[in-house]
Amino acid sequence: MNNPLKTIRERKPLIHHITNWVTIYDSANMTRAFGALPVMAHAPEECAEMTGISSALVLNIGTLTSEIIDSMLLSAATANEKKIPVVLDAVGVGATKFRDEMAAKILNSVHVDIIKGNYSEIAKLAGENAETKGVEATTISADPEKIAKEFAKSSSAVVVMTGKEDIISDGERVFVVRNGHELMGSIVGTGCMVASVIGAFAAINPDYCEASRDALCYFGIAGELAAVKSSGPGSFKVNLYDEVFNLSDEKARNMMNFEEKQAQK
Ligand SMILES: Nc1ncnc2c1ncn2[C@@H]1O[C@H](COP(=O)(O)OP(=O)(O)OP(=O)(O)O)[C@@H](O)[C@H]1O
Ligand SMILES: Cc1ncsc1CCO
Repeated sequence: MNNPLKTIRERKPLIHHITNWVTIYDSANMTRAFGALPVMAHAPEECAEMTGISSALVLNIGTLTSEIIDSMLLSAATANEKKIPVVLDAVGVGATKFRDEMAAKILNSVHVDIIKGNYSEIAKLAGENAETKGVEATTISADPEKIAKEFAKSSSAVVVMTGKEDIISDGERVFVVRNGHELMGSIVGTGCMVASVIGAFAAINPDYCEASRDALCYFGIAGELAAVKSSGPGSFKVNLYDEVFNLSDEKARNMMNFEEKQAQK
């Protein structure tokens, strides 16, 4: 898709989030800064109805409870029925048994279009031996590109692994995105924001692999531009919103830094 940001700003897709209480505000504002519209609705009494009027569903298991899982399943079932893209942010998978089991329950009960997490979250979800330190990634021993590609194939989803380099695969294509700045790892919530941004790009581009790649590039570019103006995490966070708000497709096109890896059968 040629001008994804312009398209988001024109269409203003509604992005329904069922997410965590730590970064809920960041996810809402980052969605808005990109030009999409956020809504957070968790109650089982209304969540499916809200999904039904949305253009993407973002599920984030950061502060999980059993009731929230029920709502996620209800909403995702509606999204599947109406062909609305579902993004799962596997926050903290690899830290506790409950998270591992609940993430597996979601993946076994409904179709998730885009599975997103940091390296250790995705490695654990893909069946590798990996641990997550709370919500923070730890080093994994397996090859992340191989994990992303194989897990994408076995789950019929686009898999997104975030970190210094982001890896995106649909089981055939593998993209490595090198946009971004280390300050993005110094504030809580950039990972959750990425899930919202992916939701916004997937809402307007049915090629979810390309949409995820573009989301990671654009968000990373805003991070690079914000870092130049910042003296630490506080100013960086403020500048990040401003750079997203002031971003254009033209500016982003000149700064996109990604590689498509050769498909290996
Ligand atoms: N060292 C780095 N260099 C460049 N970009 C980075 C770096 N660390 C993180 N990022 C970017 O920050 C965003 C969030 O990725 P990260 O892997 O830190 O998420 P996370 O661990 O899920 O975050 P959180 O749990 O705090 O929300 C991604 O867009 C990623 O590309
Ligand atoms: C710190 C934290 N704990 C649960 S969710 C969350 C937000 C970042 O993923």
